[in-house]
Amino acid sequence: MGIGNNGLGSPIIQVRNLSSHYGGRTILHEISFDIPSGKVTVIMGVSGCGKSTLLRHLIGLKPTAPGCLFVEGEDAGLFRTAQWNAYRKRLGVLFQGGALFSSLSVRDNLAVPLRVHTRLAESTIRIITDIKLHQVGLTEFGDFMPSQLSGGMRKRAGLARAMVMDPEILFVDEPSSGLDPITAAGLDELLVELKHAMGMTLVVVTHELESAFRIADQIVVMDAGRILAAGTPEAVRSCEDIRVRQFLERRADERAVDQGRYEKRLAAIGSKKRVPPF
Ligand SMILES: Nc1ncnc2c1ncn2[C@@H]1O[C@H](COP(=O)(O)OP(=O)(O)OP(=O)(O)O)[C@@H](O)[C@H]1O
Repeated sequence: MGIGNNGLGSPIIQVRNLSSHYGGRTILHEISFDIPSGKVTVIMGVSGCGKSTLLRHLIGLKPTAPGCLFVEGEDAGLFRTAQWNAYRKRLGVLFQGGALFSSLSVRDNLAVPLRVHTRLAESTIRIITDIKLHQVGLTEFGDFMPSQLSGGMRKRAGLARAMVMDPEILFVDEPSSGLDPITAAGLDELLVELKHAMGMTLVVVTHELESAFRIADQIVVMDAGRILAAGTPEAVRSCEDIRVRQFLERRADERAVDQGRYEKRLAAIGSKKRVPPF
């Protein structure tokens, strides 16, 4: 499958022949793809295929060899500390758990990056946090503690905090994890709205096929540390590579199983009655 520009516009990040190791074990095998500017790139693949490891390279948490990662054409493998710091200031990251500070109100959670990285007056911080809370639909919840929020609201609050410094590139790890399908779909919509409203580049790591096709401009399918396919959702959907087909269809099969039928089957297997088909 075509790797490179894919007609999605100019890349803000380019990954070239990136390999990654933990001890003697190779986790990523010479992977290459582009992250187009102002678009949503979704990185997907089964558990353990190396998505989080790739994310760690992209955000500079794991060192990258020269010639393997380029930010606007600059070789990140040659970045000095000051350049990494400058790059990280352009990023927002929403980790899987949302990672809100439980002892701080939602508003104070949002204020943390502003208090740490800027010298803004408290009155300005208040205005910025109010805008971000509004953007994620939590206007009324600034004074709540994280424990008083639902899972979906906590994700939204985490998202607001990840965006509070107006990042150019937002990395989101498993946005749907732990959410019911309706809440997950709402969060997907919010991500797409934010991309349009703020012109951000989004990189989303997910297992969720449905979510990936809902939000992606580009999908990168990984398997065992390699890229099986990278392209528009349409290109990935029509990809004939057998492993891509297996990945897409196995997930589709899982979704197609009706819960009631599944439970009846389980009961029948247990009672030795005739087992109904799915
Ligand atoms: N710190 C580490 N030390 C050693 N091995 C690691 C470490 N982190 C991850 N691995 C291994 O690297 C491989 C890829 O892990 P990674 O977390 O990148 O996969 P993933 O696709 O993000 O999985 P998941 O979807 O379950 O989060 C796995 O076999 C994992 O056991």
